[in-house]
Amino acid sequence: MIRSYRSFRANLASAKASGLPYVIVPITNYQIFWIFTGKFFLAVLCRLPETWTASWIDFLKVGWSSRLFHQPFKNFGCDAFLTVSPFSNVLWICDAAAITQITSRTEDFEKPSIMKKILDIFGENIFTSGGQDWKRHRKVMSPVFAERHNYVIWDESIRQASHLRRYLLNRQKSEGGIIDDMAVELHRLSLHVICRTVYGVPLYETPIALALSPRPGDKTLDSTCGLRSRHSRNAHLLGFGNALNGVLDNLASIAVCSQRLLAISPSRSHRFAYQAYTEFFTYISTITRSKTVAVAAERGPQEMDLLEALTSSNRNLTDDASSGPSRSILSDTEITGNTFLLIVAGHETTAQAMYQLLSLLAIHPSIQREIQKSLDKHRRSELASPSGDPSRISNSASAALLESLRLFPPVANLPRRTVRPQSLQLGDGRTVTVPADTEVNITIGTAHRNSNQWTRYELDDADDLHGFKPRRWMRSDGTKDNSVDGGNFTDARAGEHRGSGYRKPQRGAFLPFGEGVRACPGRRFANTEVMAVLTVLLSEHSIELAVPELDEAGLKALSGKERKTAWLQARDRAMATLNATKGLALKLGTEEVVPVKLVERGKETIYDF
Ligand code: HEM
Repeated sequence: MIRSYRSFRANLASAKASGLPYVIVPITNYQIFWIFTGKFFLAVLCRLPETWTASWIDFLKVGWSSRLFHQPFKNFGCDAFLTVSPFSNVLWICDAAAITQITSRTEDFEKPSIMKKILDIFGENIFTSGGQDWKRHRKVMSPVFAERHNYVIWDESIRQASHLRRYLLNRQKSEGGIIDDMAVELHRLSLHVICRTVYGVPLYETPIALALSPRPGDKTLDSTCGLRSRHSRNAHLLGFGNALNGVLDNLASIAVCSQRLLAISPSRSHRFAYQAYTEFFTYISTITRSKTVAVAAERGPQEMDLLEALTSSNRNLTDDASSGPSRSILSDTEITGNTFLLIVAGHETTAQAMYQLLSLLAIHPSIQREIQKSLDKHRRSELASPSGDPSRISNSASAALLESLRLFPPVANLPRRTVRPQSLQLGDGRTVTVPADTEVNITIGTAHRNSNQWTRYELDDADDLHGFKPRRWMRSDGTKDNSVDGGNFTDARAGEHRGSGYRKPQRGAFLPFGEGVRACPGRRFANTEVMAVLTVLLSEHSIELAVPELDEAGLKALSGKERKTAWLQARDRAMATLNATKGLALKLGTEEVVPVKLVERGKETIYDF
């Protein structure tokens, strides 16, 4: 108690000295204790009189920045503020100038250790390492994200999207026409694509078969996986897909509890987590070993999976830092760690981006039609074999994806932490000092809707930063704009937007893929997958918002005015659903999702009112 009080006094003193506005809260969201029990305590705190809690309770809620956007910052009169508690101070920031400093000063603003714990379970990797180690990982990983591997991603995405389309159309026929779990289906698709492209292992031929949340004790083997017999001599109780899903669903407990504890825990789900972890580890270590042989056979880059590309790059590059005989830069465990990281970093983010974009297109049929026309134009040429830059496929589709990522960034916050006090210059010219041991949270969604930084991109008086306006990324006459300032699209690693002529916000104002040297290297991967899925789903069909009143029977009974009202109400509901979405829960199917249906092109029932 006394220690907590002393620590609170010290945190408060450093907050006062920082020059930043601050608010006192009872706990920080980063406490392990809070991560596991926060829901319960929050419910208790919410019962306290509002006058006691109004100034701080929101900041304890997961994802507050994606709900309240810029409002709290406006209230503080500053695009950065601190929450002060006995445990630590947290900096919340959406100031573009300061964000750029934070993302470029990687040693001053480190990644927090909790992320390392969760994402290191199969070995250290590019995401969790820092300093010289990160440079080693980066050196080997960079070729994996090269353009030449686009074909594998494209082919698998087209294949999976074609399965998904067939499956959805069949389901619509038998289940009365509404798809109310598009997010779950896209998560499955994305997991299939990433598994096939990273490990060369097809999970299942169709998404129908994959149970995303296997029950503890589930002994069903993936009959179509084929991995067991080909790659592993060990007996497995779980198939590759179920082991992977078991790990993904139990990441937090695997990271936090020791494996011995999980193995003997009385909880069935803990024992299942242990089983999934050990089996998946055996699978990927075996595959990794087998790839060294495959690489020796010198497959062309267009057929290589990413693990083959990784082992090949690890063999061909040598460790400059080593004074002895040349040796591989990454150990087998690090290779395994990196492949698992690709799965974690790449599938949910991309699935969420797809779900949000498709939902927005259902809500905005005229924009969808524009995209369909532009996809039609390119279909025969670039679409057959992508040139490596999928954003060239369709300007309007790329602009829609950018706008969708602006409104709903799949990664809501970038977490960092300070070890020593750090000075930052805010956009308004003020210099502030972030105290030592501060948890830093870059609120991406807020930066994307911060009117201080985006006003010059508004298209007209009616436009606002909460609306879906892909055209804000193009010049108002619809042509490309190459005279824009250097924004983060020109990031040397992201590359694909260099010179492509989309409007570029100032640095730090648009960062769905992060910014600076630690920005996402999988951006091209995600773009390719999204474009492939759009191409397949929207080529012969349109995606429509499902409005029961406007189905075939309902249409006849309604007057024009009533139709319009029903559609506008459904559109508002759908937008509210998207705004309320809490990322990860989508995969579990526990969140409300936007209901849609696939309708043959030319037979759409929704009109633009
Ligand atoms: C729409 C999809 C995606 C989004 C929104 C996204 C977002 C991000 C963000 C914001 C970061 C930076 C995190 C930080 O600075 O703390 C990041 C890093 C990373 N992403 Fe992605 N990502 C996506 C897809 C992918 C894919 C498909 C892959 C791989 C196949 C991938 C691999 C990585 C890796 C390896 C890093 C770590 C880079 C480093 O620390 O040097 N991402 N991603």
